[in-house]
This record gives sequence, structure tokens and C-alpha cells, in this order.
Amino acid sequence: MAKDVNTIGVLTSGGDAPGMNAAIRAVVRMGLARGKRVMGIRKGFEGLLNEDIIDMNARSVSDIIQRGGTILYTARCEEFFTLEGQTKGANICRKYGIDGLVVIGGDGSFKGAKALSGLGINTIGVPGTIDLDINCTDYTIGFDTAVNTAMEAIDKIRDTSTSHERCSVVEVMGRHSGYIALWCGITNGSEDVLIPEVGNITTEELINNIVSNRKKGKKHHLIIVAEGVGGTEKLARELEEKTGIETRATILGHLQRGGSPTAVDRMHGSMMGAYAVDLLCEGKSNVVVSYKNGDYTYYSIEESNKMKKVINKRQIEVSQILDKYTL
Ligand SMILES: Nc1ncnc2c1ncn2[C@@H]1O[C@H](COP(=O)(O)OP(=O)(O)OP(=O)(O)O)[C@@H](O)[C@H]1O
Ligand SMILES: O=P(O)(O)OC[C@H]1O[C@](O)(CO)[C@@H](O)[C@@H]1O
Ligand SMILES: [Mg+2]
Repeated sequence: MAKDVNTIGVLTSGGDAPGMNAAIRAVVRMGLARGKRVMGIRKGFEGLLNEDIIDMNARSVSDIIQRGGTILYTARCEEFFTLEGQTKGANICRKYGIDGLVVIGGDGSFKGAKALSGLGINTIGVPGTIDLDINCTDYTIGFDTAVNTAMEAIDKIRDTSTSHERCSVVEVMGRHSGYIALWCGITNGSEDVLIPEVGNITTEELINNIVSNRKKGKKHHLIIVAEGVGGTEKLARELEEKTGIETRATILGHLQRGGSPTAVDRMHGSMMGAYAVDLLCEGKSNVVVSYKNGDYTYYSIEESNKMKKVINKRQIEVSQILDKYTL
């Protein structure tokens, strides 16, 4: 018999992502609609350990769907890596009557969720990260907004780069993942993209590309580097030194995590948050909500961890062909 959940807790953890507020709103309102009490835990697992816990009602989530960031705040919490911290967290949940918990975050946060589940708190993960690096799902809340923000910023860099006939090396976020970089590579029409998932072209090959494009009359050369590859400033210095072409490095950084969520992120946030509540009501625990082949489903956290996230080979191929095609 499925354990009946009476009180649902919701927290956001890891890096914030646009659309997390839509997910919080959906958890709160769907939870209330299903007759549950809903509590918000502020500042992720750190807030749980500090008992930063508030009652949520339908009004607590008014006027947030359009806002970036997370109204519950977020954190990275060292103590939660330890069994002692996890046990303390589970006991605090019990103290507040929280018998079902929705953790909105990335792969790291789901490891915390799994630990709580093992300690008797029914826990559901909702994928919220701009990195798109959760194995079991085709989509993670925040990616679309982040990639659009990065794309618009890179368009602007391209304007000035072309005016000065420079080479630009732009680093986008993605701790271990190249999705934002690959998407920007295609949508910004960059000359080269470096991502951590595949063997990248060498610095020598980059230099050859820059020099040969310049000979063909190209006014700019745009290289996009995923954060997981790193070395952006050093690479820019080396390219300038060896090509004699003025080169600038730009690290886009945290601006990619902010801003009003796109319709895609509001939609997935709302649908995934609502689905997480229904899974709790069915007695599920230790699972991650997933968007696969156009529909919502779920995988156990173990299963998700074992699955391999395969970067889209066709996107890499298309990116490389379109990048290199110069008249
Ligand atoms: N192995 C683990 N066991 C228990 N808790 C963990 C574990 N890994 C991570 N956590 C908890 O989850 C928090 C967030 O993890 P992490 O910093 O990896 O971010 P994330 O959820 O992957 O999101 P993002 O990568 O998008 O920023 C950690 O600070 C920690 O509190
Ligand atoms: O905000 P912080 O702690 O600097 O984290 C940055 C990391 O978080 C992410 O933005 C994901 O949330 C990664 O792309 C990046 O490596
Ligand atoms: Mg992560």
C-alpha cells in the first residue's frame, strides 16, 4: 500500500534556474488542490538543516511565474554530503510533519534527495538546471531561457567583433556539459565550438581556421567555449599571439542564470511541478521527473544516475558543417 503523504515540502537547490518559480507555484497549488498541506524550505538543504521552513498557501506563489531566480532561495550545502547531515535533515522533516518532499535542482541535489528517501522521506526530484545535464530527461527547467540569454549576448559581441575585425572567444556556462555551447554554436553561427563531451579541435587547427578565414575576407571569428573546457582567457591570448589578429575573451558567467523565464521554461516548470505532486500522492519516492519523447514520465534516481547523457551527434555534425562553410 502506498504511503499517504499529508504534508509536502518544496525546496530549490544548486544553481538557480529560470522557471524554478513556475515549478514552486505548481507544487504549492497542485498540493493544495490535492488536499495537502504545503511547506516551503528556504535555501535548499542548508535551509532544511537550519529549519528555515515556512507555510505556503495559494497567495504565497502569486506574481512569481514571470520572475527569474527562486523565491525560496537556493544554496550548496557541504553538510548534506554527510550521513549525519542527511539524518538531521530527515529528522527535521519529521519534526515539521513533512512526509513528502519535492527537490527542484540538478544532479547533485538529486543525490541529496535519494539520501532523504533512504531515510524514510518520500522524495521526488524535479530537474531544474540551465546545464541540461540530467541523464534521464530530454529537458531541464532553465535551459531555454539561459541559451536564449547567451545567444542574445553573443549576437552583441559579434557586432563589435566584426566592427573591429577581431576574433572573439566566448565562454558560456556548463560545468561539465556543452549543451549551451553547442546550441549557441549553431544559433549564433560561430566558427568553432569547444565542448567537454567530445574531442575538440586543437589550438593549431583553430589558428589555421582563423588565418584561412581571414584570407577569405571574413571580418570576425567567433569561438564558443563551454565552461567545462575552460582556459578561455589563455586560449584568447595564445590565438592573438600566434595569428597576429586582435582577440578578446568574454566570460558570460552568471547573467546566463537570470532573467524572466521563457514560455518553454514556465510550461515545463508548471507541468513538472504538478506532476511531482501527483507522484507523491501515488506513493512514489526516490524518483526524478523526466520529459522524454514529448511526454512526462519518471525514473528512479539510481536509474537516472546510471543512464548516460549523450550529446546530440547530429547537432555536432551540423554545427561543424555550417561553421566551416565559407565561400
Ligand atoms: N552526493 C551527494 N550526497 C548528498 N547531497 C549532495 C550530494 N551531491 C550534492 N548534494 C547536495 O546538493 C547540493 C547541490 O548540488 P550541486 O552543487 O551539485 O548542484 P546541482 O543540484 O547539480 O545543480 P547545478 O549543477 O545546476 O548547479 C549540494 O551542495 C549538496 O548539498
Ligand atoms: O553559481 P556558482 O556556484 O558559481 O555555480 C556555477 C555553476 O552552476 C551552473 O550555472 C549550473 O547551475 C553551472 O553551469 C556552473 O558551473
Ligand atoms: Mg549539477
